[in-house]
Amino acid sequence: VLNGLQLVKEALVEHGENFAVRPTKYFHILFFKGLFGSNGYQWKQQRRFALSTLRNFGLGKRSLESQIQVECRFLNDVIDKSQEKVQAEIDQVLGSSRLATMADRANMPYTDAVIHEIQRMGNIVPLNLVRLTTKDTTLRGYTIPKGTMVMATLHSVLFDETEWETPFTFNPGHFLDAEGKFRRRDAFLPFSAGKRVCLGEQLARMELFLFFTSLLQRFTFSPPPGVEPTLESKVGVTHSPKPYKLCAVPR
Ligand code: HEM
Repeated sequence: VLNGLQLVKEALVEHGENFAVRPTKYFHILFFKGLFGSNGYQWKQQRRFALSTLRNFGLGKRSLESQIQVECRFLNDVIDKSQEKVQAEIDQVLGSSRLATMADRANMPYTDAVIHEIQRMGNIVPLNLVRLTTKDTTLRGYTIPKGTMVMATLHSVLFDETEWETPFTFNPGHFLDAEGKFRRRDAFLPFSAGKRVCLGEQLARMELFLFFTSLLQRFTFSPPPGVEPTLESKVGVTHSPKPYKLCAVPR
């Protein structure tokens, strides 16, 4: 098990080639076949195919952005149509009706910071997906033999006490500089790193920004009266919230 930003980066990025395969048996038991669980030629072909398919659907182009905007509009219609600060920024940059585009993100540093902090604390894939060493590898003086299962845990990076000012407290300031401009953080690795980094990262980031802004543009969210919100969660391969009730009040 590898913990902390420095070690995780050293393994997955600097020695990327040596940690680039999955333990297929383990993955197939978990029903992760296909791209997630394959290696070598088959993985390369599938990854290339998946990427070109995503591009054909418009990834990296405006067309996908507008499809997601349509989804946002539907979602808002279905529901019938640190929040206040995000809404103030939304009102200032977008007004009450224009849907966000990815170009707006640069002018919405606070909103961007909140989304990043939600992802950091959300910690959706805490243990990362398992890798297998492709050859004998030396890491910090320890020899890791070829064929060893390696877990480069993302939980340890997203809550690394040497990287984050308040690792266990929700703090959008982690992603803002003294002037309130957005700042990137090396330890923001919810999508992992290296050769097998999440293939859907770009798509997921686009969806998070467009859905989040469009929802807060139209609604104010709060727990039902008398209910204390909880951060209780279920941990499996992914880390997800337990079912909860939320009121979406049109603005
Ligand atoms: C917030 C949303 C998401 C998070 C946090 C996330 C996170 C991750 C993580 C941690 C991995 C393991 C990478 C590694 O082994 O180092 C992964 C792999 C992967 N993800 Fe995602 N993911 C997200 C959304 C998506 C979406 C939307 C797609 C599809 C469009 C996707 C497709 C994949 C695929 C295909 C892999 C396997 C890549 C490979 O083995 O080469 N993910 N993801």
